[in-house]
This record gives sequence, C-alpha cells and structure tokens, in this order.
Amino acid sequence: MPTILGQNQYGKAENRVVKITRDGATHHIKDLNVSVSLSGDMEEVHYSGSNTNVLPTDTTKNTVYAFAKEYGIESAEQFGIHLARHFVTSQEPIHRARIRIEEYAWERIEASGADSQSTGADEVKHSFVRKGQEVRLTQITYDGSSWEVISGLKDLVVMNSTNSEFWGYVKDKYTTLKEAHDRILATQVSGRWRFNWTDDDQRMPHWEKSYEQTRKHMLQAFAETYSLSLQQTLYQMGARIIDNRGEIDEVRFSLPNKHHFLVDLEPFGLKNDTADGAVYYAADRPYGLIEATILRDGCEARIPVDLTNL
Ligand SMILES: O=c1[nH]c(=O)c2[nH]c(=O)[nH]c2[nH]1
Repeated sequence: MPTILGQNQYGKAENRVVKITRDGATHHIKDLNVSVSLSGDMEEVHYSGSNTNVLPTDTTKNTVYAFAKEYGIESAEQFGIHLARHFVTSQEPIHRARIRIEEYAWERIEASGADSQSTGADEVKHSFVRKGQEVRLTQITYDGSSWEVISGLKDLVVMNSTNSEFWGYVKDKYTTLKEAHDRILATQVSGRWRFNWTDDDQRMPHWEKSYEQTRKHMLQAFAETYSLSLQQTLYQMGARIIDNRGEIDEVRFSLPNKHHFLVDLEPFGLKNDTADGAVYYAADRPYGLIEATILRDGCEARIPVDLTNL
C-alpha cells in the first residue's frame, strides 16, 4: 500500500527558563515554559531517516537558553518572536516556527514591619512568592512572511458573590433547576486574544502593557456586569477588550461555570437562603462550560475553537 507523509512538526517542548535580572539589590524574575515546534522540508527524515535537514531538538533547547542570556526576555511575546524569526531565517529547510510560552508570575515578599500601604520600600528585593494560579500564555507562529500572535491566560479564578441571576430559561420534563435571582457567579478563566500585528513593517504592540490592560478590562467587565447568565458576562468581557484595545481583533473564552449551591439545612432546622450568612456547597463537577469568540466587526475568527489545542 503506498503511503505519504502528512502534517508533521518537531521541536523541544517545555523548556523551563528562569532569568534573574539584577537592578542593584533589586532582582527581577522571568519564569517561562517555552515549547518550540518547527516544520518544513522534513520528508526525508521520515521516509529514509536522513537527518540532513534536521536541526536537533537539543539545539532548539540550547537556542532558547542562549537567547535568554544574550538578548534577555523583555516579554514572552518578544522572546517568542525572536526565536521564531531565528529558526525560520537561519535554517533553509525550516519554513514555519511555532513558539508557545507559558509565563509564571512571581510577587515580592513584604519585609516584616511593612504595612498594607507599602510603597515597595519595605519589600524584600530578592524573595518572591508564586502569584496565584494564573498562567500567562502566548503562541507565536511565523512562516517567513507573516506573523500570528495569540496571547492569553488560564487558571484565573474569579467570583462575584452577588449581582448574578439565572432564570427564564427553557423548561422541559427533565428540568429541575430552580430559578435564581441572587446567586454566586464563579469561573476559572481560560482566554486567548489575537493581535492584529501580522508583519514586520507594522508597529509592534507594547506586549507587557497590552497584557496588563487586557487583563484589567476583562476583570473589570466580569466585576461590573450585572449578570443574567455566564454567557452574557463572557460576551461583556470580550467586548470590553475589543473596545479598549485596538491591537486585538479577536478574543475567545472558555469559562467553566463553577456552581455554588445553597446547602439544604432544613433537616437541621436551619434556614439557609441568600440573605446574610448563606452557606454554599462548591461543586467541582459536573460544571457548565460556556465558550465563545468575540470579534471586532469585519474580522475573521482564527483562534481554535478548542483552547486545549492551543
Ligand atoms: O449562566 C448560566 N448559563 C447557563 O446556560 C446555565 N445552565 C444552567 O444550568 N445554569 C446556567 N447558568
């Protein structure tokens, strides 16, 4: 039976890079997990085992570490762009590079004696605590002429303890859900946003500022939307980003509805409603899963529907 090779890519996945920059006694951390994936003229290595066109995955790993030292890590996006450009422009058989980066944030530990109004003067300059669970993400793809930069985050857990309702939905013979006029709305945000920067001649976004502002608008929309459904909140989160960040044309969210159910305490003679002092059962599964893309009018959807594939 004749066979042919289909899509293929290779590289070193999950290179953990920690870079410490010293500014006098004050240290700065960049903590990344970098995955390199290359493709191009790789038929021969699959058909005959000839490695003539193969830049070893070990070399791609070394390049990540050498670039971190030589050029620094201004932002995950900038670092990924630099790497992608290097692989495509320095190796003729390589036509496309995809760099995926996860970034873990660290916060300074406050010195003893510091109060909550601390301005930074009372922070230990070289001691850090891993910040929450949130992971910043980026994926850079370069084919020698055009760029695609999709950034985002995952595992950002948020909750509104009121200003959420859910009622007026379809009811059939299997519906048991009670209408809610005051419920908890909680989710673990997984979001991706696509930049409209696609070629070297365009002015590049300020990646660090863009992330910070995008995250801020997203969280403010979550907090400020009086929610009649998680779907409505999701749309507001995306629309707020598109409205405020001209460098972003598309946003996709995958939001698990982290249900909180009022516990039935009637058997113990206790009244439990949403008035003060309510007790909830935080269910971990099953969970509703609400997913959608929000686009700038006239723009194309390119972020994969299933974010676990990104
Ligand atoms: O915000 C919600 N959207 C739904 O589609 C839904 N379905 C459900 O059972 N609870 C909720 N909540």
